[in-house]
Amino acid sequence: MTVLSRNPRIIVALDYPSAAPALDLVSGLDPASCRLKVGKEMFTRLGPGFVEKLVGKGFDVFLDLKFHDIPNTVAAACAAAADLGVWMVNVHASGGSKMMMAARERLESLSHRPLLIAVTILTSLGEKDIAEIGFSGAPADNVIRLARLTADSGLDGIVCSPLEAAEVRPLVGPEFLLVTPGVRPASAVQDDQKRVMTPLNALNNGADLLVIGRPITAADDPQASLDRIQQEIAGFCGAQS
Ligand SMILES: O=c1ccn([C@@H]2O[C@H](COP(=O)(O)O)[C@@H](O)[C@H]2O)c(=O)[nH]1
Repeated sequence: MTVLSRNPRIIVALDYPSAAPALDLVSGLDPASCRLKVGKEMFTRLGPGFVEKLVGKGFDVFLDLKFHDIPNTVAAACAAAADLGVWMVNVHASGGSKMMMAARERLESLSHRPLLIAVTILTSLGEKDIAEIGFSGAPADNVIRLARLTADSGLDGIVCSPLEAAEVRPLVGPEFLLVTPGVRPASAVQDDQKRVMTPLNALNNGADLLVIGRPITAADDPQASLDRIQQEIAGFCGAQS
């Protein structure tokens, strides 16, 4: 585990329409026990200052803006993200190897280099959805293809469903990060996610990091919901450390 210590395993997706409920949840969290993700909703509403505030509180922040553009534009956007002090940034693997390599090379030239990962196939998409946009085969086949492209481009890992983790792992080695949204406790609703697993099954299947949003943020008691998930995976994390 040279890229990072895989603990804490949970990345809380802060998908809120305003800062107040997010900061309320964050005020009860310990940077040693979970990481945070800021995505398109909060970044668009609140901007870089919100990200810097979370970084300033000592959290590892995954800036999930999924850049997908020409290589020069994506490389510059990744450098701008690095300037915010974030721990991890991402791009879409379907932007191609030239785009991914440009982003990696640009980050490598900086003194603070966040981890760089690529989204393979969104966890909200099933086989029919990907056929509609011209991808043939099962989601897993496409995840594997894009995981190989991402690894060959020198990135640190991918975003995929935990369902694909076991198949991808032997192809990319132990250091390559498998970051998995599409995580649902057994009692939770699936929402718009199609390729899901429970937190413990996700880790057992080879996921490194679990991105979890609504099962925590939409709960009546978000902190209690996070605590329950931490308890569910505690045995696995203890066995790994
Ligand atoms: O394939 C992907 C890539 C990113 N996401 C993001 O993860 C969270 C998941 O939130 P839930 O509420 O747990 O469904 C969300 O911010 C997505 O933008 C993803 O779900 N799938």
